[in-house]
Parts: sequence; structure tokens; C-alpha cells
Amino acid sequence: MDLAQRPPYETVDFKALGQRDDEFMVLWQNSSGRLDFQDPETTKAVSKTILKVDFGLQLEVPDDRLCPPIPNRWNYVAWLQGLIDSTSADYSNKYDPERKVIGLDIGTGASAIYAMLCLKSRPNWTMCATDTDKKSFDSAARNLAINNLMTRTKLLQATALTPLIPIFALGVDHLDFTICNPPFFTSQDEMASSLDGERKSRKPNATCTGAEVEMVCPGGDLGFVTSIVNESLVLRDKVQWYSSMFGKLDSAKAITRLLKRHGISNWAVGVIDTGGNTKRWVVAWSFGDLRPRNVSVVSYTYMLRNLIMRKKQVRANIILWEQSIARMENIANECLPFPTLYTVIFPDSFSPEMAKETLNTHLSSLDMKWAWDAETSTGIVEASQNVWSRAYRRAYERKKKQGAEHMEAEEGQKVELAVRIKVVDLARQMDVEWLRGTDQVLWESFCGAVHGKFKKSS
Ligand SMILES: C[S@@+](CC[C@H](N)C(=O)[O-])C[C@H]1O[C@@H](n2cnc3c(N)ncnc32)[C@H](O)[C@@H]1O
Repeated sequence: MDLAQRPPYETVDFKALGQRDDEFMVLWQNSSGRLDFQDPETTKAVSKTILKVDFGLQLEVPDDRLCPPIPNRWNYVAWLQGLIDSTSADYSNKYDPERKVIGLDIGTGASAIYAMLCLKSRPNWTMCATDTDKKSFDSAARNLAINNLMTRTKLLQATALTPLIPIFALGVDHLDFTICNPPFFTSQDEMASSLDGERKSRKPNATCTGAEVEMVCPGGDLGFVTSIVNESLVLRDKVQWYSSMFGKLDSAKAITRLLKRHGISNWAVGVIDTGGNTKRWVVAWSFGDLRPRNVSVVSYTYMLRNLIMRKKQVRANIILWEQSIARMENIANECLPFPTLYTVIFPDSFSPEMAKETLNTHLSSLDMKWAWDAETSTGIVEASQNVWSRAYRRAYERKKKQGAEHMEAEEGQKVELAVRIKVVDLARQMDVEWLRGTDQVLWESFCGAVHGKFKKSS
């Protein structure tokens, strides 16, 4: 399997895992197919085997330090990969093996798990990693060394006084992302009662071998990530994506409210669900203007309509839904970023060919960049301002008559809005995707203007 784009785990087939690893097969058979997830040795064996079989990685962790459940950790890495890939400056929305990416694993732990998964799956990535706990730090270094990943990693042993994002101490001038699984709990009591609850469920991942130093901090996950937010307000676009996992949905929600209070409008919320009954949440935020892909509730409704009306489209629509990065289901709308996908269904009077012609004629008449690729029925718009307003268009027409090609010099102008438009012939619809920009009003105005060309009466 191509590790660079390995999909998230939905569940783990332990029997199949045994068929790929003799040692694990013995454990599986001895347990008569009912692995005891209360036994730390079993959870360790599961993590080690998944890492070995699926990623070609070795893992050694001290008995008194956290042994990470791999599906949970990989799903966060896969989500971040989607975030990075869908916010590249060339709008490719694809994994680019040439792109050099540098990340920071905050609190890498004894396993260095995020650093190892990132480095192993993306050969052009490099990582920085920190930890305050000496025992975890030494063990992280050992894991990176036995997997030959040390040369692509900058390890820093932090102290309580070190910033969580010690960009200067690490000697790097920017980071593409930060990744973090913070201590979740505010006290040992909270940790004990939460883990008791998980044990009672008797589901995979119920055992936690984490030491207090790994699991408890002032304010728990919310306190830890609030500190990251505060540092991000100073570092701003020195990091493209700040991110963290959360043990509590309420903490993730509180962080999205905090981001909004600080005027940060570009963020993403996801859920880490590996099929057991332990869910985690991830939030990422950016001061940059590249927007990650998501699927809006509106277009999901359209999809359902298409699903019923045009059975052929079922597959394509479901794939689109699965690709959502920035918005998850079952969370209050106020915690979600503004939708970046807008769908226009063509009225019956428009064939897809007519629609493409209407689109091309209209968009090429405006004072902005419009590049159309007929082969993929996809075009990219780059505009420096609202050039589709009636007032701007009139002024532009007047200037053109006077011989000026553009109202303002095209080169060097800041792109305030970039959009991809894809005509999907079979679905008789057009997906308009917000790629770049911070002005929600400008984006909505553009969608309204394009939609206006496809009203029934047109
Ligand atoms: C829940 S553990 C996560 C370990 C590993 N990343 C994982 O996902 O399994 C949290 C880690 O953060 C570390 N940590 C706590 N405070 C820190 C700080 N201020 N800076 C860096 N690491 C810290 C702890 O020592 C611990 O290893």
C-alpha cells in the first residue's frame, strides 16, 4: 500500500493481522480470538505488530510510558496530510512528493509516534519533536534511531519554561504544521475516573499505560491547547497549520470559540474514530489564506437529492463526502468553519455543454484571471477584489473602450479570492470550491454571482 496516502483506519481486523505476522498469530490463537485489552502486554503487542506490518516500523516503549494505539495516531496523521495537501499554493489538492514539509510534534512521548508516522509515510518531510520528560525523550530518540529516522528529525528536550512551539531554539524559520496529543486531564483523580469508565466498556484501547507526567497538566487538554493558541497569536504565519488532538469534545468546541474570539476564521475540525467506542477530536487553525477542502451541509443535501434522482452518481458523491477535511458531522454549526464548497444544480434548460459555455463567456469577460481546462471541465479563478459587481463591470467596460486592457496592473496584485469551479456533467451540477482568501463576504458574493447565471429564467 502507498504509505504516502494510506487511508485512515475504520477498524482493525486482528485475525488478518495475525495472518501477516506469525508472532501475533500465536497471541491471537491463544486468546481464542478474544484479545484481552486490559492486559498492557497485549495492547503493546497490537501496537508493535500494526507498526511493523503496516508501516515497517519498530517500537520500543518503557513499561511505565504510554504505548500509543496506532489506528488512532495514524488517523490524525492522515487527516493532517489531507489538510496540508489541500492547502498548497498551487491549489493542486493532491499529494506532492516534491513538496518539502516540516512539522513539529509537541510532546512526542516515549514512542515518537507522530514523528515516526509522518517521516515514514512522507519521504520528503522532516520533523522536529519536543518533550519535557527525560525518560520519554530518551526513548523517543531510541525509536527514531532504530528506525533510521534520526537524520530527518530535530529533537529538543524542553523544560517547563520552553515555549510549546520553540521555533527559534529549534533553528527553523517556519513550520508547515504542528501536531500534538496533549495531556488530557486536569488531575490524577480525573484521569483515574475517566480510565475506569473506559475499562468498563471492555473495548479495544481500554488500557492506558501512561504515567501522570504524560496524562495530566494544568487545565488538561483545554489548558495545554490554549497555551498553543496564545503562542500562535504571536508566531502567526510562521506556522501554516497549528493543530491538536482533544480527549474531550467540549475542549475542542471551546478551542474553536477561542479561535473565533481572536478573529481566526480559517480552521478545521475533525473526528478520530477507529471503530471502538473511544472517539477523539482534532482541531487545526491557520493565519494563512489557503482554505482546506470541506463539504457543506447544503451540498450534502444536494448529494442526497442526486443520490435518489441519479443512481449513477452515488459513488462519486460518496467519495466527495469522504474527502471532507475541515468540517465533521454531529457538532454544533458554530464550531465549524464556513463551508468552502458551494454547489449549483443546473436547471433543465441548461445542458452541461451550455453551462460550460455560459460560465466561460461570463468569467472571461471579468477583470480577473480565469484559466479553464476543457479536458477536466475545471477552471480556476483568481481575483484581486469584487470585479463582478455591476459598478466594477461598468467601469471596466468603459476603460476597455478607451483601450486599457486591465483597470489595474495584473501582475503583483494580491489574490483576495481564488476559486476552483468543476462542472460535473453526469450530475448536471457545478462545484464551486473556495481555495484562497479570508473574506467570507467576497466568497459568498462570488457564489451568488455565478449561481445567478444559472437561474431557471436565464
Ligand atoms: C499524552 S502524551 C503524548 C505522547 C505521544 N505524542 C502520543 O501521542 O502517544 C503527552 C506528552 O507531552 C509531554 N509534555 C507535557 N508537557 C510538555 C511541554 N510543556 N512541552 C513538551 N512536551 C510536553 C509529556 O511528557 C508527554 O510525553
